[in-house]
This record gives sequence, structure tokens and C-alpha cells, in this order.
Amino acid sequence: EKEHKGDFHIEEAMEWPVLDLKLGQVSGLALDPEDNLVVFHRGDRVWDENSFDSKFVYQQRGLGPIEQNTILVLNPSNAKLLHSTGKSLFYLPHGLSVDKNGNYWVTDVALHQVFKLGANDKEPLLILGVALQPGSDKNHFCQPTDVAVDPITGSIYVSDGYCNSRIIQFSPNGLYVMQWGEETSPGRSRPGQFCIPHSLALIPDLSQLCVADRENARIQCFRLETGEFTREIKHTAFGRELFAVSYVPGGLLFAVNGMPYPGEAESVQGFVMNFSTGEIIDTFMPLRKSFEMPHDIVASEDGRVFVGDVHAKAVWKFVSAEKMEHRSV
Ligand SMILES: O=C(N[C@@H](O)C(=O)O)c1ccccc1
Repeated sequence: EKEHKGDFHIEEAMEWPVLDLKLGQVSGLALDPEDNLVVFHRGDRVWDENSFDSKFVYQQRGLGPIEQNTILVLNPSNAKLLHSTGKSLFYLPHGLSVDKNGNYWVTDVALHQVFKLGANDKEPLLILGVALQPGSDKNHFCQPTDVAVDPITGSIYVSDGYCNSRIIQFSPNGLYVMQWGEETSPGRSRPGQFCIPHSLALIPDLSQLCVADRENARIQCFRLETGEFTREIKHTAFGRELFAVSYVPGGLLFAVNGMPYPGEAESVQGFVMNFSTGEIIDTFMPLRKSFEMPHDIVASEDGRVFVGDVHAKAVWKFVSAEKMEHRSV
């Protein structure tokens, strides 16, 4: 008698025109309330080794803000451009999230600021941080990487950043509430220590915030109300760097890691994990082009997964395919 074993498996959606998308460095992805894909990209601007001085001050402000629209809203089935905004505002786009009212929340690592933009407004509704001034107090970030908004309380969480090691909570109208985190002590990384808190996944039903702790190649999760450490998810398959994390209601956690260092075994790929056990249930990589620096990942409840890559300047789409394994017993 044949035994059917349903397997969770995702694969690249070949109808998605990955080769035709004319994008700059893709730094952030999100899904809006209509499940459209929102892309945050850098147009013709790049982040390279000349972008900052040793004090993390942006060196290319003479170029002015990026003239192209940096926020693109795409049809999630065929990538058709539905809407675009965010021109002449940003220097180095980084993180992106969309709140339940359709507002765009972004970070800019050159400006060291966090912005709230209405879907159709030109002027930002809220700005946190002081333009071009890195720092580490209640109103100065240092290359902030991501921002997430609690749909229940409206609280704002900022992962700060490449040159800080903290998560900061602000009230819905942008007042500093509290922060947690510290830099990783040499030799070993303890709970609550970060080495580039790089991406946030807010889990409202469990009242938790998970952080891609990039250079510690791990995910750390915390209580939203208190910042108390709840758990770590780490696998050797992550390799040296874990760039981004995304949670889908129903209990799946998605992540992408970084390119292996020369001679190291762990390949650059996407991961699907069972949130409650932390176990990896699937891994994936594209068939067309290859991951170079997969930088953000976003997943929807109906099993669509998008990955954006800063070096490949690409966005791939993956879909969950029920792969029925037929085994004879
Ligand atoms: O990590 C880097 N970049 C990416 O995260 C990114 O957001 O582009 C980077 C590191 C060193 C020099 C230049 C860029």
C-alpha cells in the first residue's frame, strides 16, 4: 500500500519576471495590506566601502538624495508596477515595513533616520533621528537597519544598527520609551547581545519581536512589552551571517543567510522554520540568477515568499508547492 507523506517545499515561481526587473540595490521588502509587494531600493546609488568615514558619517551627501522613486509597489503575481513614491528623500535606503494602515516605515543608513510615509503623501508623517548625524541616544541612531510597528499597540521598534547594538521602542507618536541590547563581548555572544541587529520580525499573536542578529548568525526573540530575551534560533546551516527574518501568522519563520566565506561549506540560501520548535523544515535558492547578498525576505500567509538582494539587484518570488512524496511500504 502506498503511503503519502505531505512535505512542505518551496520553489522559485518561474512566471515571476526576475530578469526583467530594473532595480537598484534592493534593501527592503514588505507586503502591504492588499498583499502587494513593496520594494525599497537604491536606484543608481550604492553602499560601498567609500560611503562612510571611520565615524560613520556619510561621505556622498554631495550627490544629493536619490532622484528615482525608491519605494515601488508591485503586483505580487506579475511584478507590474502599481505605484511608486519616495523620490528625492533618501540617500541609502535600508529597512522597510508597512503598517496595517498602509503607511511605509523605512530606515536610511546614510541619514541615520527612520521615516513614516503615508502611502500617497510626499511629506513624511514622522521622522526619528537627526539627519546625517550618527549617535547613540534617544534621538540619534547609527545606521539604523529596520523598523517594525506593533499592529495592536502602535508601538514602534527600531533595530539600531550597524554601529549600535540595540533595539529601541518608541510610542505610537514617536516618543522614546525604552531600549535593550548591548554589543557582543569578545569571544562569545550572550543573550541580548548583538553584532548588527539587521532585520525585525514582529509576532503580534505571541507578543514577541525576533531579530536577525546578523554577524552572530542567529535569530534572537524578545518580549515586546519588556525587551526580555525569550529564545535564540541558531543552526550551523546559517553559516557566518543571518541577514533577515520574516514571520507568517500560523507559525512559519523565514530567513536568509549570507554568502559563505572562502572554503566554508554553508551555502547562501533561504530557510523555512517551524517557529515554535525552531527546526528547519525546508531550504531554498533560486534557479534563475543566484543569491549574492540576499538582504530581506517577506512571506505571505498564502505561501508566497519574496527575497530581495542588494548585490544581485534582484527580487525573486518563491511559492510553496505541496510536494507529495510517494513511498511504498
Ligand atoms: O553590509 C554592507 N552592505 C549591505 O548590508 C547593504 O545594506 O548594502 C556593507 C559592508 C561593508 C561595506 C559596504 C557595505
